[in-house]
Amino acid sequence: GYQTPSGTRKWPKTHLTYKILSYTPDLPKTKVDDAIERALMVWSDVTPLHFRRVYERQADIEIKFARREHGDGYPFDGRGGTLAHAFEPGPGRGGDAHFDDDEKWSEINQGKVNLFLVAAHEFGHSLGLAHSNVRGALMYPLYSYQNPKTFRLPADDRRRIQKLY
Ligand SMILES: CNC(=O)[C@@H](NC(=O)[C@H](CC(C)C)CN(O)C=O)C(C)(C)C
Ligand SMILES: [Ca+2]
Ligand SMILES: [Zn+2]
Ligand SMILES: [Zn+2]
Repeated sequence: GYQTPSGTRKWPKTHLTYKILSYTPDLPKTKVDDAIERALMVWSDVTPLHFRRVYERQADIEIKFARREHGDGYPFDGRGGTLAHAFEPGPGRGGDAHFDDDEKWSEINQGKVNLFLVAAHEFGHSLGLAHSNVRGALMYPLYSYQNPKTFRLPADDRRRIQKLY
């Protein structure tokens, strides 16, 4: 099945582009745009990386919401289970992040899945990070809700992304 990134590939450049290909019906588009932008900032705040949104051309990081089989051979599994996945740095689908649209995506709500937190985790993979075994790390393989307003990048994640870039 889908292999989470090994954490050895990185982008050979610091200016990266991203493109939002599709949206979820669960949130206003502006809230999705904002959550994605803030999730990228989690990483650009602590590295020399810069993210620029593009609308027409192909981007390094292409973002979409999709259900079940969606063209990459790693189908999603309905509500619950896997929430999203992302590909490690590289051409084509490298860096891309896909979100399972059978989840109930939300902003500030315990019972649903917080898009900002999940996107921040996925973009860690998009940049080349593998999972962390530190409970509480953003790159820990299990989702756990926390108030996104008070989110701060845990030390383990910061250390590892700064080691990479
Ligand atoms: C609630 N469901 C979970 O906690 C599931 N975990 C995820 O969906 C990971 C993403 C979270 C950590 C945002 C998948 N992943 O690693 C993507 O890069 C399972 C642990 C059930 C697989
Ligand atoms: Ca799912
Ligand atoms: Zn996919
Ligand atoms: Zn992951």
